[in-house]
Amino acid sequence: MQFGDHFKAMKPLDPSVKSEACVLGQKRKKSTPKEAAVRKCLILEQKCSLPIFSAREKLIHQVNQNNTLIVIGETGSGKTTQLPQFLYAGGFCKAGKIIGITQPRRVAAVSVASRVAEEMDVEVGKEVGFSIRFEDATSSITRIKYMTDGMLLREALLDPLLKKYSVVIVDEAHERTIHTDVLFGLLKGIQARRSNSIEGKFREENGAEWKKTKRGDVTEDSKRNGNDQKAAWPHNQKANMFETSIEKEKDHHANGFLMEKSLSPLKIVIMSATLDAQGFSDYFGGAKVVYIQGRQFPVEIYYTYMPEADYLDAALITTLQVHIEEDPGDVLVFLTGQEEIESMERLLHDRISCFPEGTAKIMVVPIFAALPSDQQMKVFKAAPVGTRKVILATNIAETSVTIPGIRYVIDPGLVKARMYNPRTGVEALAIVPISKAQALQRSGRAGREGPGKCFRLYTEEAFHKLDDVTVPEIRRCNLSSVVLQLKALGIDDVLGFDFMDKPSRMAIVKSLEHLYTLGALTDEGKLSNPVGVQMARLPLEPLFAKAMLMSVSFKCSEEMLAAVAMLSVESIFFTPQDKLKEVNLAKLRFSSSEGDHITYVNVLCAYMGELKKIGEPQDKKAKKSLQNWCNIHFINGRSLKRALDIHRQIQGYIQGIGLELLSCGEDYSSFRRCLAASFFLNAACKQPDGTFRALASGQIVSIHPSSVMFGKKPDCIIFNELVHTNKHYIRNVTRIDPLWLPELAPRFYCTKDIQTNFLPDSQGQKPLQD
Ligand SMILES: Nc1ncnc2c1ncn2[C@@H]1O[C@H](COP(=O)(O)OP(=O)(O)OP(=O)(O)O)[C@@H](O)[C@H]1O
Repeated sequence: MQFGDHFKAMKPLDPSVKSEACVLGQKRKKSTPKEAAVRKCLILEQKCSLPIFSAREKLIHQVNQNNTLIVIGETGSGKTTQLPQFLYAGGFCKAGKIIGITQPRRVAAVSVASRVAEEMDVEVGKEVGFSIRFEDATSSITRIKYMTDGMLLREALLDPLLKKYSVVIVDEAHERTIHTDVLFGLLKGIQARRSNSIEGKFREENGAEWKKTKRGDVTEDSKRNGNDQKAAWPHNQKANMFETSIEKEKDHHANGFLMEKSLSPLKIVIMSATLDAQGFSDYFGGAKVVYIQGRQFPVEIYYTYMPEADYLDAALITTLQVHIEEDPGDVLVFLTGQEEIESMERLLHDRISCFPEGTAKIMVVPIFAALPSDQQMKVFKAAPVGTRKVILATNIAETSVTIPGIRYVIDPGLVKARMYNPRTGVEALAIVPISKAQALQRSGRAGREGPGKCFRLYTEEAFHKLDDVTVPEIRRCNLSSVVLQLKALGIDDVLGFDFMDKPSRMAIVKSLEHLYTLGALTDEGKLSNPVGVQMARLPLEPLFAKAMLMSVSFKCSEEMLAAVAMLSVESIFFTPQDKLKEVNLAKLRFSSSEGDHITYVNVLCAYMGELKKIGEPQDKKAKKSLQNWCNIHFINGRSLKRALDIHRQIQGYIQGIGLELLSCGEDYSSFRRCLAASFFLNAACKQPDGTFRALASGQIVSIHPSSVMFGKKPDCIIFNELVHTNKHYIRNVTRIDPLWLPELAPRFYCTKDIQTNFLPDSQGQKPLQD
């Protein structure tokens, strides 16, 4: 495609809703008292102009009247920022209760909390706060709390009735993340339990109202002292709720009854712009649905006439054309992952450097999940006057966030999604088309402060062929992590859990088997103690959590901690295509002939060494010298910063559960043995043609070119990631001795099979499963 052609090849679609244009919401900056007063007025004016504003009283009334409410309103109508404030003003935080709002993503939780704090004229962490994995900005006076859905699930481990909360708002419910889906079932249960279950009220001396239930059984007034009392925890999960929760309810009466303070009912609000209202209402027992009419500003939608062969090239050219031809306003480009974003960032910088003198400047800002929070927040900073900000984002900027200044959205219509095949037990990342609901959310990022435009890099016909809504993550992911959490919540009958969309029986059974193999479950299918309990406490995938626990007995927990932190981020090295030789030379300094895991440990150690030299706090000069060090070694400084962050956090958790941090020193064989013992399900053996066969699934895989093992031919390896592109690639690979497998995972491998398969002339076609 030639520069200049692309834009004209697009067909505008009439915006369906029109409204007055106005420019609001100037960027936040340190201001004089006068400026602050003006900004306050602007914010107030902006709040009052939101479509939700006129529905304020009605919404408070509806939440009062209904225990569950479904709220649907256009993107940008004010749901996320305003409804919690209405409920706060409407008395839902009396007696110290909290309004919790869940978001599928960290960045939304942090940025919306900051906006609402500004609107309420308070500091973040005071009346308005947020809680995300590895970061908590709340205090005893926090009443409006934004958090990721995963964090609320973790809170339920410690507070099974979510007693602090008067209202839980599940925002962006259409996203159907795995955590959101579990929350639906959990909240329903908590609501029922808080509303109906408890009888036998009596007053304690201090005047507090108490109710009593026999742990795990139905209670009836007439059987206060009886043995057959039950709590109304639905779906047969009541008993274990208390038996296996990591931290049990504190208030136990002498006669063995669990005492619960009288609780107000839990209000649940489900919110989205694009939701199957009927389906949700049915699931929540005929819950009332309210619609917020109107949107703030129109967004013009453009489609291409023809399908684009290369969406990255199309995105690059459209960005440049918007810059050259369109009015001022920032641009948001949706891409599928960190690598794509970083390569586009470089391409854009190359192109910008060729701009003729006098062309307006572009400031490129990336945002993706693996970026440290402080760097993610950079997208919210205004560009200097006369400069256009171009944000390169994954779908983490798709919902909830308002990025000030965005007027143009470029949407190639693709997303990187996790896909799980329960038959083979293999989970892989694949780039797939988005749903119509996602396309709508993406276009909704423009038109929040004024009219906007969205350029969809696909045809209108292709748009109509998209699925209406995204397939719930729970139907396409490995469920081990969720099943472990449900078990930790005392919900043992996972197959009977009240999922909105039930995952396949096979997927649940596979994950139960997986957790059992990892030692997290007992023969009876209950959470094992201490292994299962400790695994559930670590905020890691079960496989990594188990690896961490095992590394203590292999005396290599320091190395495993470093490896797990590094495996939590993407793209440790960056590889400019014109500098391949230099990159390979630089990598030599860290690379281990044994594989990527030890290489990562070496990189993190070297980075920590550099940090130590520089010392903290770092000034500008120190930061620059660290960046130079990263550049010289072709190391992605952003990824390393995040890895270090995660390293510190996990270290805290490990110490919290009393595990020792031990180093294996220079001899990495115990570390490799620990990797084999932990990731034996991801073992692969060499085939005569040089490819590898994954032993558990029988799938043929190739080592990814980014691995230090690429081009090498070890007999047996373990790997951590499978990526589908034109081939099945494995990444994060380490060489192991095949005989370690039957030794370290005897329930899964037998020595005879391994010996047969590893004879030098073996064809190795047979899966090695017992
Ligand atoms: N950080 C911000 N800076 C400037 N304006 C903002 C900011 N956050 C929100 N707004 C304004 O408030 C409006 C409402 O935002 P809000 O997130 O509450 O809408 P929403 O209905 O929840 O949208 P969505 O469904 O897209 O999440 C935005 O359209 C924008 O005008």
